Amino acid sequence: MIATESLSKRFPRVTALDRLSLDIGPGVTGLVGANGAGKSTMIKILLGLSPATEGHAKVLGLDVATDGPAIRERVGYMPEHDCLPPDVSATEFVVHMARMSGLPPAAARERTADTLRHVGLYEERYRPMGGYSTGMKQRVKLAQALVHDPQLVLLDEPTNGLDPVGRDEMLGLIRRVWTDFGISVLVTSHLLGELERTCDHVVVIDGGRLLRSSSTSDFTQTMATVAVEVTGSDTHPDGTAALRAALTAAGVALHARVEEGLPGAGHILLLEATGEETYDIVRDTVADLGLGLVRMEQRRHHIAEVFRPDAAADQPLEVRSR
Ligand SMILES: Nc1ncnc2c1ncn2[C@@H]1O[C@H](COP(=O)(O)OP(=O)(O)OP(=O)(O)O)[C@@H](O)[C@H]1O
Repeated sequence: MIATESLSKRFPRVTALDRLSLDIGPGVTGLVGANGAGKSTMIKILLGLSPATEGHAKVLGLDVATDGPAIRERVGYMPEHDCLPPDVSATEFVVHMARMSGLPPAAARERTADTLRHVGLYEERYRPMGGYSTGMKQRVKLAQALVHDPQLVLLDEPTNGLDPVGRDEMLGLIRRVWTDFGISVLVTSHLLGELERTCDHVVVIDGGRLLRSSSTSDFTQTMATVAVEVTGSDTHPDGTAALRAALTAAGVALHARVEEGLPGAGHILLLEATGEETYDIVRDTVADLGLGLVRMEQRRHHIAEVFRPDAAADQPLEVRSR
């Protein structure tokens, strides 16, 4: 889908991308980096909107230096910043974008209705967008990226400004762009944790340089910390201690430290998941002991962990806690 070779972008005072070589296949790929890491610059180069200073890049086999218009016909783009005209409705806007992409009027209207339904905008789609919430605006931006049925969409920080519920909904929609429609996705974020659940592959950049590019399962296998909280039972009044003993016996790696649960409740155990089977072991062990499972959640990783993998290994408790 995307291949870059020694791709660089140098501004007079800043190197935004520094010899980045990547090979991104079909599916959902996350491009993760702190603010200023070079994510938006990369997207603009891939769309053929901004020339690279050095190196090469191909999108869908097309050269970004010479085939920009052909790339933009086949690729959808969701920009990071608010760019919606306030006085037109979502329907009018998305039809306009579909027409700009070359769809005839009837097809543009039909595709607009389908796409707005897909992103979860119903009656509101006839209202001026100036009155929309951030979540609704993000959905319109996603819809206009999809309306011409592209092979690939580039989504720049689609969860920006959303509350946790809105973020989860947006991530679900993004996942379905691939699973339901077969459209590949490159999505940027500054949070590795949120992309882990959505992406098949994650690319991490820092200061324009490639830090890591690997499948999400590789990330989670090496870096998944899971928090588990249980209630006690008559047989096991200290449920946390009973669970710790049983999980240790089952070979699960537990952190020595525990976190405090809610007032009056027990402690929260932290453990390292090596794969899906760890979750099954925890669930079965809790059931076997007759304890109540209050929570079992994967801890969000901050991008800093990837910047300092050695530190993360040495001090998992500090670096990995939320
Ligand atoms: N047109 C420009 N002129 C000069 N410097 C630029 C320009 N565009 C981007 N930069 C710089 O290049 C670096 C990378 O910027 P970029 O916008 O790609 O980062 P980002 O990872 O997308 O971060 P953010 O999410 O904050 O936009 C930053 O230091 C930025 O200041």
